[in-house]
Amino acid sequence: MPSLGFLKKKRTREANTDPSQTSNPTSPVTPTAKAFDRGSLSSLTQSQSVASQATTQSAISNRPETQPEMSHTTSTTLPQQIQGYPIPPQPTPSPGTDVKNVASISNLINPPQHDGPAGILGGQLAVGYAPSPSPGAPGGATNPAAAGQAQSRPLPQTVAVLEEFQVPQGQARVTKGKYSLADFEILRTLGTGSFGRVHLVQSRHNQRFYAVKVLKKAQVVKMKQVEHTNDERRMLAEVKHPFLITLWGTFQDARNLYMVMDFVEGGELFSLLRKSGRFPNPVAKFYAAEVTLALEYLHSRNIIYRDLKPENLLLDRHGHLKITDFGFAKRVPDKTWTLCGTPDYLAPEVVSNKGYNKSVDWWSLGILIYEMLCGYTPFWDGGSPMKIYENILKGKIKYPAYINPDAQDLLERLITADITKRLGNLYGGSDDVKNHPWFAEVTWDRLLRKDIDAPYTPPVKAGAGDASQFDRYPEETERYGQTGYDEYSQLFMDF
Ligand SMILES: Nc1ncnc2c1ncn2[C@@H]1O[C@H](COP(=O)(O)OP(=O)(O)OP(=O)(O)O)[C@@H](O)[C@H]1O
Repeated sequence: MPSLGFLKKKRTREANTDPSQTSNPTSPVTPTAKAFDRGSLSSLTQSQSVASQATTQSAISNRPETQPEMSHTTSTTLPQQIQGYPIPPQPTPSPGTDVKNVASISNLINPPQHDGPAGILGGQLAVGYAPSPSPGAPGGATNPAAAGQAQSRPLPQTVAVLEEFQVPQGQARVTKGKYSLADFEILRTLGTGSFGRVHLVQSRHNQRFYAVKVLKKAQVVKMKQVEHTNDERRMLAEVKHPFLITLWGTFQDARNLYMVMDFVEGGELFSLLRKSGRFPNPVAKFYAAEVTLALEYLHSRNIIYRDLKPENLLLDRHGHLKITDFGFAKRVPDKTWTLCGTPDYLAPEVVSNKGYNKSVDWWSLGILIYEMLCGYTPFWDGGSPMKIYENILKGKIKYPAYINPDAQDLLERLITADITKRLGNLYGGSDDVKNHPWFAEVTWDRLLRKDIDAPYTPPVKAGAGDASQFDRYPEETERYGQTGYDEYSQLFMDF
């Protein structure tokens, strides 16, 4: 059992443009890596992320279907839905823990059926889903064959019901030029990252609350993350899904890039997990199932996420997940070689600098499920990131006796080095994961509709800019909105 040190600290990630330096467990620490506070090799106690190169995709823009004013938070205040749920023994007592707030999930996994045999989604299910081709795939955006793997296997039902969440491929929301700094009052910091921070903001027009990620251009350039940052904007503008963060707009000034997103009020799953120690089997299953749907959606659009971890999973006011931080998301129809992610979560083919595909996300899902069930990641042992890499390559995992047998079976199939055997990467694709016995009780279409109550409802005042679930950070001292010469103006044309 890892020491408490593991449990407390957030993992950040790291970028390094030279894959050979970061992929080799015995690589020396580079000055670049040290300077990069997504987690320098020297300062991390547990893990960091690594990133190397990214290919640039051409920008794709279109009108958004909905304006933020129309679709953002409502003022409805939800009743707290906290009924107490037995939490397994914690690795260590955690003062101030609110584990009792983890709600009953008696009907969570197997909710009562209150509609007809076809279910609430019968109509949409019949519609079917024709995967759109990737604009980046050979054959171009109008060639269905370009969708690759997705064509060759049965279409997942939950993708079929996603029609209303689809941003047509080859089209993305217009994010540029819709807003400026003057549209928002900047409030407290919600989180900090490698190049800047995320602020709670309030729209001066509709008084609603949003989150704005502010990235310092100089820092992005210094850390050679220009393409990843442009990819982040592009990928976020292209996706629309219940469990993915919504990007409403982007803008920039001479110093900074700004990304306007929904404010996800419930805080990070990371915080809840650390307070809880570990999650009961059904609670882990609930969050894992929502992540599975999000990955299925991303992969159906040939997007690899590449940075799955509890720190990047936010809870909305109802307790449903929103995946945030698309800093490493990328359209990859086939293989890529970019070394990026967070060490604990890296698949062995990434660590060993081999080409890899979407299946790295299924590996990471396995790590996430393990961490939720155990409270620590399987390859962490208190050592350096290099030690983690060694452990990943060795591939030995200890499964505590309390792990549910079905869960262990799923983990063994996800956290498997041989990608020809890794669940999610086989002929059945994401359906193989969803059809695994551990998920047997999950009604996927209802889950997608958020028609299943979450196990934990964050204690927030909805729609009121309540940031009580987020840690406090020292505030930015530099003034935003500076004008003048912008030496990086050519690098971020899409913002
Ligand atoms: N839409 C949002 N609503 C509420 N909080 C958010 C939102 N987006 C991000 N945050 C908070 O800000 C933190 C940092 O955001 P994010 O991970 O996107 O930044 P980053 O610079 O990419 O970070 P890192 O370098 O650690 O990956 C998140 O962990 C979360 O706590």
